Amino acid sequence: MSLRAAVVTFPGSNCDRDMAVALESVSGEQPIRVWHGDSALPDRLDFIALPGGFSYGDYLRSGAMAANSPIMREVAAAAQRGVPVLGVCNGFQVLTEAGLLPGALMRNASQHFICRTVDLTVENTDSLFTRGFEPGQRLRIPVAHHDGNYFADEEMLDRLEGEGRVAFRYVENCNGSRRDIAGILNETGTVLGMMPHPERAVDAAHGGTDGRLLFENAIKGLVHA
Ligand SMILES: NC(=O)CC[C@H](N)C(=O)O
Repeated sequence: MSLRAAVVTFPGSNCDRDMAVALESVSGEQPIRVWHGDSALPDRLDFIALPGGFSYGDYLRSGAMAANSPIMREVAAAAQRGVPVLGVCNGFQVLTEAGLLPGALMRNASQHFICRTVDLTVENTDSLFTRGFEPGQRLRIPVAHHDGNYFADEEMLDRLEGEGRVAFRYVENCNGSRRDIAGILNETGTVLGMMPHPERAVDAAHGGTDGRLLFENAIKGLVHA
């Protein structure tokens, strides 16, 4: 069984190693590390991860500059072909800025950086990433961000909910996100953006392993002989 995964690193990413370790610990395979300036992705990829951090120092807007980096053209093309993409925290910000997911991540309503473990509910149980969960299942996963306040207009929010594309909600809204949204899917359910960090909850030593479930879900459907 093998999984060909890539972890994209931008200048200022700081969760790329954690993401690579999480993927390796669940799949048994070391992911390929890809740099923001690369103009091609490795071939035959099964999975692409955009990690958290402060790409390009969060200048302009979080994720805005990374969204225009050479590798993101390739990530967009791969997503279009159906390659699963997971964007966590800054990765979620990059996905919205790149137009691969709708809406935007604005400054937290409190204006403060938030770093703590939060409770989530699983809202979608049909996608590659979420199909192993029970509807409404509670997960405890850390957040660490200053721009996690999910915004989309009412029409888009209704559409996301109507199409079952809200993946996770906060039990207690920690950042002002519209409709308590913590993570959303694209139309085909193959691109997931989420503010909480599942890669920080894959080992009991982290204080919990709820993040591991997400990687196990996703990877179960992707490994091949
Ligand atoms: N942990 C992260 O990915 C931080 C994301 C982003 N730079 C923010 O603070 O909002």
